[in-house]
Amino acid sequence: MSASRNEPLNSNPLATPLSNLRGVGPRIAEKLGKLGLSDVESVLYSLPLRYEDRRQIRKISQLHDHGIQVFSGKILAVGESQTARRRKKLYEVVVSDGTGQVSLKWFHYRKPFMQQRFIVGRHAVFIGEPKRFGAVREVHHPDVEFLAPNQSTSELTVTDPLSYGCYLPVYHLTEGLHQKTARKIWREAVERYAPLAFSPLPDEIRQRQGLLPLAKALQEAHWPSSETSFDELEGGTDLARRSLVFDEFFFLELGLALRRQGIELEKGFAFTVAHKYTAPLAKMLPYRLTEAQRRVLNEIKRDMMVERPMNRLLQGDVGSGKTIVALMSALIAIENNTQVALVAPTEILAEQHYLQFHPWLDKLGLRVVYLSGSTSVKDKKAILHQIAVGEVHMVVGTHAVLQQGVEFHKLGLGIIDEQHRFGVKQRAALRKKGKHPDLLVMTATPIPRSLALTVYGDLALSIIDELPPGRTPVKTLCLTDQFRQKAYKHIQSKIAKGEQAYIVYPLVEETEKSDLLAATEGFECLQKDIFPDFKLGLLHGRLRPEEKEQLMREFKSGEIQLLVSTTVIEVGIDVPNASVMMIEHAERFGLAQLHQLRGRVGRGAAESHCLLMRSERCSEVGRKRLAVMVESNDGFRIAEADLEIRGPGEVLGTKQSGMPDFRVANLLKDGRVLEEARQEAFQLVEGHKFLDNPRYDDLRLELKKRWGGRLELASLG
Ligand SMILES: Nc1ncnc2c1ncn2[C@@H]1O[C@H](COP(=O)(O)OP(=O)(O)OP(=O)(O)O)[C@@H](O)[C@H]1O
Repeated sequence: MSASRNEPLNSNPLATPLSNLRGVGPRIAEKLGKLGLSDVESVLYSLPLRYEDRRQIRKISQLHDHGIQVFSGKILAVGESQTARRRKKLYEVVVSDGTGQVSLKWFHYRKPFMQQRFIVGRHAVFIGEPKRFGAVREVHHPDVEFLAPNQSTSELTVTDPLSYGCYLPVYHLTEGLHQKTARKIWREAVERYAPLAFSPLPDEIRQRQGLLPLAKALQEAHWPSSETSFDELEGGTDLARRSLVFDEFFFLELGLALRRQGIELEKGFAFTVAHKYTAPLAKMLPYRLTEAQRRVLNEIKRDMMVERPMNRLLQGDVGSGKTIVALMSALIAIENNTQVALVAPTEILAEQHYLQFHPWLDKLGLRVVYLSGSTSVKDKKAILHQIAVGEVHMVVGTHAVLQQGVEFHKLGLGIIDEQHRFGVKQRAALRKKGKHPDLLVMTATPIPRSLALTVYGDLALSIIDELPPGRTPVKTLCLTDQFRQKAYKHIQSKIAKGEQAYIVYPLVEETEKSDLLAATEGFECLQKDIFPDFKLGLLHGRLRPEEKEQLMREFKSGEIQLLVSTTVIEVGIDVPNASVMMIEHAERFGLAQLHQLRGRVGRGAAESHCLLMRSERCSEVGRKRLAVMVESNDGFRIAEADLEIRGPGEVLGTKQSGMPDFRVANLLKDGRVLEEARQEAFQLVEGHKFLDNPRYDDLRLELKKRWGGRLELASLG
């Protein structure tokens, strides 16, 4: 086994400063720092961007015109000359290996330096891209490795890992750091430190999956052995990389498996389903549940009926009707004399859920309260008391519900309307509010499977894959200013027909103030100059909760015809009569966010439009992203595109989700390895409760080191 077995288990021999590498002084260390590299371990895990195939040293007669090649030869002639047409100076060196001749040319050079290096009769290895010009083969600005004075090319059998005879890594650089220097640094890191790398991934799994030990994988990932095929290297599917990716995914999935096991082994509530409240609620609804809603509700019911606490993710595209499923689940918990908490990411959304549930629960004789950061101290005190003594059946609120001091009499079900804003910590906090309550997490934007398996990998999954009937897909147009007046006319005609509209402003700069300013100015101008005959409302994050509530009520009732808003309406607002949304500076939004926003329209029977206004100067990438929105209404397609364009950290908001970007793995490319690693990890945990066997001490320790804090792994101690 590796060298680290002799070290104390918690010491990491790779976490050593960059200055321990030969050739890395303060200047180079600073450059490496710019690449995000802070210690030797980070250097080792920063894999090459690509590889140059310099395995074969060719005869000059075998050279071709496609790509970088390596050849050797003896210098026959040297000297300055001029280019034929432009009469620019150049330095020329003619070499031969007995099978042919090549002319090497430099157009930027220092003559004394060239004279000193290139001496007739010397042997060297040359690396460059040969091109044929008539009968002559030329190579411009080749790399040159001189052989020892007494060594001739015929004796050339050795390889030089920094220049030829092997695959050569090409690293990501920064200004002032050259490829050659980079290779030297990485080579030193790989030679001295990679052998110390150790992963306690069980041998039987490594063998079953045909993986390399970590040390070997790191070595191979930087300097692949000559047998590896170039196609695999280019495609990133080679064994070394796969081994590293597997290792990375395995520990995450192991953590998720342990967390799931930890919850499954708890003794929760075994509810009975008596339909005491759910049946009357179903009668009150103006619609029948869709097939998908019923299926998902049954999955939830099954979970709730067993003693093992539910730990389920409810996923569904915008407007698919998750809320009613959540409320039905809540009623089951209430029927069983327990309380329910529903936590939403913003006040507006929490309020909306509260306002929606209130009349129904009232009719059922049940008490629901609203709790947020802006609940007054006096009200809060009374509410907290009522929750604690069990007078309240359901609490709807923001993260204020998770804070200390909120004590439940008997919490049976926690629901988090997550919308990508909460993370594992919040889920754990909600769970701690009761004695092993059931947990239902709702998320609106569909997430690609690979992300779901990581971020929500410990949850069982229910998907509402059907929209309520009668919806017409939203038509999306991307417009520049030149069509602005037309767009306004369209909105006017919609409102004149009795429908409603939104106009949304983005965060202009990273401050709420300017955000508000743009919306305020826009609002005044729209009311005065564009829509003087209609009633407009302005909604933004700085309004007091009562003001927001009032505004939303007026919009819902149709009194306000056009709602001008900052992005606070992004999540969950549900006004089916609204049929057009105009989004200013649409290029500044993320795709998932745009999809969420657009989901506010198209919720009723009227044909709906989403008008994405973009500036003329919008970048190419921006245009591409908006094109995805125009083409597709499918949340999954949009989520994939978002992941591709912005990367997982951004898509999820790394901070909130607790998920870092992976060091080597790529969620888009490595989905298969993820599934394999997940299967192995879950299987291992299934067979060994909490990995309690001392045989797995290393594994537990490593897991704690990598993921313990972020995954809230209580079972690791
Ligand atoms: N089965 C159904 N038939 C008809 N309308 C429905 C049905 N289920 C829900 N609705 C209505 O569809 C609209 C969207 O439902 P809901 O707000 O629950 O969606 P959601 O999945 O939470 O979406 P979002 O993520 O956008 O908030 C609401 O107006 C709701 O009343």
